[in-house]
Parts: sequence; structure tokens; C-alpha cells
Amino acid sequence: MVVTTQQLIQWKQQGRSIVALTAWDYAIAQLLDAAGVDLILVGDSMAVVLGYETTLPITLDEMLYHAKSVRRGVKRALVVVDLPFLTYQESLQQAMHSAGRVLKETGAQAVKLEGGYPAMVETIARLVQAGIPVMGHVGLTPQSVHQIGLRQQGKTQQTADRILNEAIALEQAGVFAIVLEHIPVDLAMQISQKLSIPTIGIGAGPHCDGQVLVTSDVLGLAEKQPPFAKVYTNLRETISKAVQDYAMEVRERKFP
Ligand SMILES: Nc1nc(=O)c2c([nH]1)NC[C@@H]1CN(c3ccc(C(=O)N[C@@H](CCC(=O)O)C(=O)O)cc3)CN21
Ligand SMILES: CC(C)C(=O)C(=O)O
Ligand SMILES: [Mg+2]
Repeated sequence: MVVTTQQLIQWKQQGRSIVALTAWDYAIAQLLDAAGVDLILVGDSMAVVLGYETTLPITLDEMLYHAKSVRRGVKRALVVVDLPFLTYQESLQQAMHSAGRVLKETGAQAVKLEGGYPAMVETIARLVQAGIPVMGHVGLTPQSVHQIGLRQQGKTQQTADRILNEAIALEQAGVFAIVLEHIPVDLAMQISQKLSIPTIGIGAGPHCDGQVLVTSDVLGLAEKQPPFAKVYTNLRETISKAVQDYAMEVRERKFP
């Protein structure tokens, strides 16, 4: 059984929590898919494994290259690809071209883009009308880091209302799911109750319809993680130790 966008909506209705993680290459994607992850996001947060400070420098060509590799490793999960900074904001034509390249060239089933009402609603509606499934992303939107920083969003009544209204507008525009990033637990709960489409939280508490984390954070590959990430294993330590042992054995002529 492969995961579809309709399946995600059905899981929300059934109260089954959706499991999502990011991937950037074949090997990682294959492991996540085999472990039963429902949604694999080729996130622009792969900036961390490419050595960029923010997500802003990532290009559409870099996303396509990594998305193709991820897609080859996935049999079951729904594959969603982030549209990177300034590959969809310029015009509807630019968004259509970028999203079209993702579906045509990578075999991924959907795109995700950041932003809500009014900026992105018309664009999303037109992409959806063209047959492109779109995932929304509100709250902390890291492509706006130089405007809003990396702080939690929606802390005041006014900003919380704005985020709720953005989420409602995105659902009306036709997104099949929406990422809620780094917003208060109660706001995420309110949005999740109000919408018929699933909310996928990151730093948004336990009341979302699913959760997503950045896989390099979960695996302890990143040098530092956001406060809301959970590090399930420390691969930095494991890899360092293995490489040091190998180097020592080669120098002491113990290996081979
Ligand atoms: N490895 C990684 N994991 C992520 O979850 C992630 C990325 N990279 N890159 C894109 C965005 C950026 N993210 C982040 C990164 C840092 C904070 C963070 O440290 N927030 C602090 C405040 C920091 C500040 O004000 O400068 C906080 O307490 O909220 C939050 C989200 C989430 N996303
Ligand atoms: C954290 C998720 C939602 C994301 O946008 C990314 O990994 O780029
Ligand atoms: Mg992203």
C-alpha cells in the first residue's frame, strides 16, 4: 500500500498520527521508508548537511538533484519536496514552472511552500487547479529568517489569530496538509481542530495530526539542533569513533 494525500486526510479522521521525517539522499530515504515513515520531506533544511548557514542559498537544481535520489529509495511513503527561497514568490508562472519541474523530473508526489494569506493563497489555488498537490507551511517560516528570526511565532493574541486565519485560507486554497512550525501548543491544537486537513507539527506540541523533524537532528548528525528537536541517537559520536579507530589501525598496520 502506498501513501497518498487522501490517505493522510483519512488518517486524521481516524485519529492515527502521521509520521514524517526529512531525507536528502537515497540511503537515508530507503531506511526511513523501510521503517514505515508515512511522509518523507525533501526539506530545504538539507542546507545543514550541505554546509549552509540558512536555507536561503539552496537552489531548485540542488533540490531536484537530491529529490531524485530520495525518490529512488522510497516505495511506500508520500514524497514531498520543498520549493526553495525565491523559486515561487516572484510570480504564478515561476511557481508553476518550479513545482512542475519537481513533479516531472523527480517523481515526487507533492510540493511544499512557505507562507499564507495573502501572499501565497492565489499561487497555491492555481497550482492545485493544475493538478499539483501542495502542502502549506505557517508559523516559523525559515525562508523569512532575516525578517522574523528563528523565534516561536504566534505568541500574542493578534499574531496567533493571524496564523489561524492563514491556515484556514490555505485549506480553502486546497492544500492537502499543513506544517505548523514553532508555535504555541494551544494555537496548534486550535488550528488542528478547526481544519479538516491534517496538521503536521514541528515544535508545535502534541495535538497536531502528525509530527515532522529534521532527520539530521533526530540522528545527532547536526552540530546543533533547534530547542524543539529530539536527538534519538548520536551519529556524530558513532562516526567519529569509527573513523578514529580506522585511522589508528591503518597507521599501526593492524588493518588490513
Ligand atoms: N537542523 C535543522 N533543524 C531544523 O529543525 C531546522 C533547520 N535545521 N533549518 C531550518 C529551520 C530552522 N529551524 C530552527 C532553528 C533554530 C531555532 C532556535 O534556536 N530557536 C530559538 C531562538 C533562536 C533565536 O532567537 O535566534 C528559540 O528558542 O526558539 C528554531 C528553529 C528549524 N528548521
Ligand atoms: C522542518 C520541515 C517542515 C522543513 O520545512 C524542512 O525540513 O525544510
Ligand atoms: Mg523547509
